[in-house]
Amino acid sequence: MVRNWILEALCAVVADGAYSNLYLKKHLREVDEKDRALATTIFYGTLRNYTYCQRMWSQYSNGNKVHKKIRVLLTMSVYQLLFLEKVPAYAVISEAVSLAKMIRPQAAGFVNAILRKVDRERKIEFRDDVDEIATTYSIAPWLVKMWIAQYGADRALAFAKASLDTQSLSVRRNVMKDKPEVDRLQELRDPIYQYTGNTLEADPLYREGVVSPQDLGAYEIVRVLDPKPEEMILDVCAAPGTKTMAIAETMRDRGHVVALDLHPHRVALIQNDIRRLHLKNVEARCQDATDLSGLGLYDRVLCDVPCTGYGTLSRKPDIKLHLDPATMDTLIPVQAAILEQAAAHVKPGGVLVYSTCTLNQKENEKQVAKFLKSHPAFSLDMEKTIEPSKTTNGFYVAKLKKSADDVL
Ligand SMILES: C[S@@+](CC[C@H](N)C(=O)[O-])C[C@H]1O[C@@H](n2cnc3c(N)ncnc32)[C@H](O)[C@@H]1O
Repeated sequence: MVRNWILEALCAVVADGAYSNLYLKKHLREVDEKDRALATTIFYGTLRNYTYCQRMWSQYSNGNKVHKKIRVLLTMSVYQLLFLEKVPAYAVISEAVSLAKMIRPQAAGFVNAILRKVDRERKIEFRDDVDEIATTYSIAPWLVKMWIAQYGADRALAFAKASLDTQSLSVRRNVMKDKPEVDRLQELRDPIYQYTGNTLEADPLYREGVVSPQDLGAYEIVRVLDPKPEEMILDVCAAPGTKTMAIAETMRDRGHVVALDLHPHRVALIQNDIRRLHLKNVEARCQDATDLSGLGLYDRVLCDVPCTGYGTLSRKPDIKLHLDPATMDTLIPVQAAILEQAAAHVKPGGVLVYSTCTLNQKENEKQVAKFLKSHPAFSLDMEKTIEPSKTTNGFYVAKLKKSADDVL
């Protein structure tokens, strides 16, 4: 029964902290092929709208203590009642009651009554504007307030809305391949385009290294870095390697790219892609970027630091479930230490690019401004926020240039 599978999948993410994308990658094959699209829609839709759906039913629970699996069941059932037009309400409620009977028979009547009430009323009384945005888009109120303070009310609302988008998948055409089957793709001037196939990983074009998944905004960061063939490039936080591979292809497998990451299992992901793409100019190594002593000097250094990921909420909706300001407090000093170390390996006249996939000026503009204040050899060439939308995650990128006459 597909809804039982969805319930187990949601419990794994909500209660056990599994990553939504990794869970689906591993377990979606357990679902009948004909039900996979529906299972994915309910799984991601519930995660993206979790707070909203939970608030919708819990306002009628009269303070009753509700078993944790029944809570998830109610939340996913409310998602279906409110967002899935093709599934009739009676079917959603009767499936939920059947599941409740299996999990906790004494809760079946409660589940039935609550879902009927939600289906009739379909409304929430909001306390104020922040509560309305936070609840409607399932974002923590502190993050909504922070976005309003940093970016203004209109952009904060746009960021929150974008967190509910279902994003299309884009791919990067390998500019080095000139096989007949890619002639059509080469007619497209831009190497990045929307993927229209079913499963990218099963696509021969992917397996043969002709195309690779790449977010539009992530590719924009590679354009800002602007690597040239024959150059020496350092990518200090590189895994899984999507930008590294775009850099190496742009360089037409010439020059040299050193790709580092802290975690061995993530370095293995970079190595897998080096093999799939048959690249010779990339070397992947496990190294902590807060200590880069012993490395030489590079023409361009990319610092794509670990961050809070607030620009990726629609693709990784589980981040919404665990939003905690303490996360940024831990990450900000690590980002500063990585930037400091990376800067020491930029040649005089070279380029340093700092990027994140988050929407938080403390990790972005302020981090770069603080760095520039204490590093007079660097100047800001450009910085921009790439706003999240149906076609891209949100990113921040800053390009810094090192003075050519910096004393070594
Ligand atoms: C934003 S992700 C990088 C994404 C990658 N550049 C890409 O485009 O595919 C940040 C990466 O930093 C790595 N990381 C975290 N702390 C690190 C450290 N101290 N040194 C090096 N890498 C680190 C994480 O393992 C993660 O893979």
